[in-house]
Amino acid sequence: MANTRTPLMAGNWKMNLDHHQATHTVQKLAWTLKDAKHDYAAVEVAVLPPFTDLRSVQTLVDADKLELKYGAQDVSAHAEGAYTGEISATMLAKLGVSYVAIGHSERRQYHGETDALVNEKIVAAVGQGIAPIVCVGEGLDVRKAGEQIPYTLAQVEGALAGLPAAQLATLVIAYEPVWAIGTGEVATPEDAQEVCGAIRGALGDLYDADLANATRILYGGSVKSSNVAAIMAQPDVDGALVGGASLDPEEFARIARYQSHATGA
Ligand SMILES: O=C[C@H](O)COP(=O)(O)O
Repeated sequence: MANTRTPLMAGNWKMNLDHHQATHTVQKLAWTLKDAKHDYAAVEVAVLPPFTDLRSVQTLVDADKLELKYGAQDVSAHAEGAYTGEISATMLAKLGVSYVAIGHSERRQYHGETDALVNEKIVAAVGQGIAPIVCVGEGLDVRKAGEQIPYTLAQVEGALAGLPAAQLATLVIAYEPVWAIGTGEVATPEDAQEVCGAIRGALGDLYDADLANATRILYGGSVKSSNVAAIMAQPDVDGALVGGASLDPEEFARIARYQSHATGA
């Protein structure tokens, strides 16, 4: 089946850059991509700033009619009410967000997020028309035991449990081996392909070939402009979820422009 998936480069800023810095960073990113005549229809580019930056980013994107997308790093599973500190999918939708990262390993590790909670958050996001970027991936102990595929597929199955294909039309999955996040230890392109391919196979088993073929699977973990082209050359890798390197707008633009590195153009 032909691959019609549009690559997605998503920059997860994590808890970095206040709303003033966000404005500067988005402007610099947009100008750099404009100078390079970036074709957003060929490679989609998104930033995932902290919640407090979203209104500033929305204002800039709307005012300058930028093709850049933006999203959030988390969403509440609850619709509204007495949930101190939570941000609902409805609130995010009002800010025009296109994406939300769900179940990032830092949420799982520091905030006790489970596959069941990830599942509820996916339902909340898609209910408001926001595409979930569902994060999965194994830690170093699991990798050393060679259990990365069963471990990661169990996370995928847990996250999607009970969800019909009709709710998953915008699903994005990000495979992020925890041992490669922020460490400089990038997985080899073959490591990334092995697990991303297994995830696509599992989507085919859980649903059907159409959903598996349409779902974008990103790789995340120490992606930089120097390694992105080799990772993107893998058949089941459809983009990257970039942490640290996305804080530098010129470096993130180079990552988004990986095709020009690959061709030398
Ligand atoms: O969400 C992004 C990932 O955690 C990767 O972060 P990193 O590029 O800093 O390794």
